[in-house]
Amino acid sequence: MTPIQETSRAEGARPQVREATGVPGVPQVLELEVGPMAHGGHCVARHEGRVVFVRHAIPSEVVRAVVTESGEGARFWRADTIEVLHGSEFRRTHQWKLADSLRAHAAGRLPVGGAEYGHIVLPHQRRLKAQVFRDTVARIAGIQLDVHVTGAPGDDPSGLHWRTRNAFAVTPTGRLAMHAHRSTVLVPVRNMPLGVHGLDALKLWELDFTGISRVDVATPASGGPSLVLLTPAEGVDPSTLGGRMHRQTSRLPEGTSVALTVPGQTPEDRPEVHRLRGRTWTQEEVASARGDHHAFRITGDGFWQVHRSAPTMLVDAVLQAAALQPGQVVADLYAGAGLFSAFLADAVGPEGLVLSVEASPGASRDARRNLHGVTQAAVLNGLTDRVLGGWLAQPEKPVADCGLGGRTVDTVVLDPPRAGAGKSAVERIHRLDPARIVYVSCDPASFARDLGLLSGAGWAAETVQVFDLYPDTHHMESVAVLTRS
Ligand SMILES: C[S@@+](CC[C@H](N)C(=O)[O-])C[C@H]1O[C@@H](n2cnc3c(N)ncnc32)[C@H](O)[C@@H]1O
Repeated sequence: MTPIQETSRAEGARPQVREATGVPGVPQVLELEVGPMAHGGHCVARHEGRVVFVRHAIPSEVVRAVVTESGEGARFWRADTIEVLHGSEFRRTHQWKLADSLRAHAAGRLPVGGAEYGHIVLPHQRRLKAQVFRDTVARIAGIQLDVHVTGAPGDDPSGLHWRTRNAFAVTPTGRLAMHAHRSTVLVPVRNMPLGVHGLDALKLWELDFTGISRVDVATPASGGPSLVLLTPAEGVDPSTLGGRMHRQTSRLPEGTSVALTVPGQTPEDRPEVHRLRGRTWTQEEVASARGDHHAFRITGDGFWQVHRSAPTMLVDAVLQAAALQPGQVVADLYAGAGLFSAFLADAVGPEGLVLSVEASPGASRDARRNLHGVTQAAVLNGLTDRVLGGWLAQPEKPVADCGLGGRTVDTVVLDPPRAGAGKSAVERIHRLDPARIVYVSCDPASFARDLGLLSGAGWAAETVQVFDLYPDTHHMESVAVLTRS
């Protein structure tokens, strides 16, 4: 085992880290010269030839970092910065005490995850995200892209108060908590500074959630009633929770909805959402730069873009990227509750067709409601890959029967989850032979992999925009237009 220095601070503080050395209770501290930021929210450093992924640092800094994951044979170690010996000019005091690695470790606990860029001034967060995006695409796809990162208009320079969707864990004594990064350690919370102000107004930290394992909160950007969704802890009969949770949540501001997720009869059944007060869904309002406006219903914890400005920014970027003409056919893959589909339908008009493909039955139900009366939009519930396979095998099958109705697809819009679309779906999109692909991504690595596959099939990125829709975190969103090279 490599010799590692210990600081007196680490000795005294006894952080709750995983054992780095095999010596129980002895955290180990490295002095590291910090290299570039990598995808995933950590910088790359080296200790005696071994790669160490250091969180809460900034490239060019010299820090002391406590090892949080290691092993003699491990390819790399992970570490948290606990002291800055030579600080970057772009460092600031972390805006959220519980997520601040320096203060957390000094107090003998782990920082909560989810704000790992909070110690970096916002303009530099964006420069680092642009560098990570460029490096990731070059490394995985072998493609050089020149990108810069744009923030959302009106964002607070602190990077706080943007999340309309927040999830919390619950301590065994019923207090709201969050997990430390890559850890089962729960940190009780009394605020969530990344959340929109409406979240604070709920004062959820004052309630007793005994018997609940997870609390999901949707706080609509347009200011409508919030929905608090409670998931019972394992082994707790949901029917024993209703009365107590109803009483507890009576302290919430008037109009707040509360619902309980109830597991289905068999493990294959999807959980049901049971109303305790108010309704089981929230409503979001979105207006595009073109002047179109739509309202969306999202049931339970159904997917909705997290940043309060993300729906509008992404709709505008997708509409611009798709450059649709009236009468055209567009496939909106991974369509969720129909956010893009509604605006794409406006763009193609009544003679056009929007095929809104989504795997989650609940999201597809919402999409059907949200697109009700839009005759040029069809909601197809199913896995993208399978739906594409069906279109390719039987292009004449009626749209009402999940087919293409004999039409050809002019544009594919896809917005997959973090894992990306993958080889099979990408190959099928290529075989569908659209004139243009608009790829919306929340993960540079899976985007780079899919871009590499498409590039091998003759596609090239015409434009790529990167948006900072997750300030104070390492996440980013991109919208790329691909055409045949
Ligand atoms: C990033 S969200 C995008 C949703 C929508 N575009 C929006 O902006 O609101 C990804 C969506 O893909 C859905 N999904 C995940 N895997 C899928 C698959 N294999 N086929 C179709 N949809 C899938 C998820 O349920 C989720 O609604």
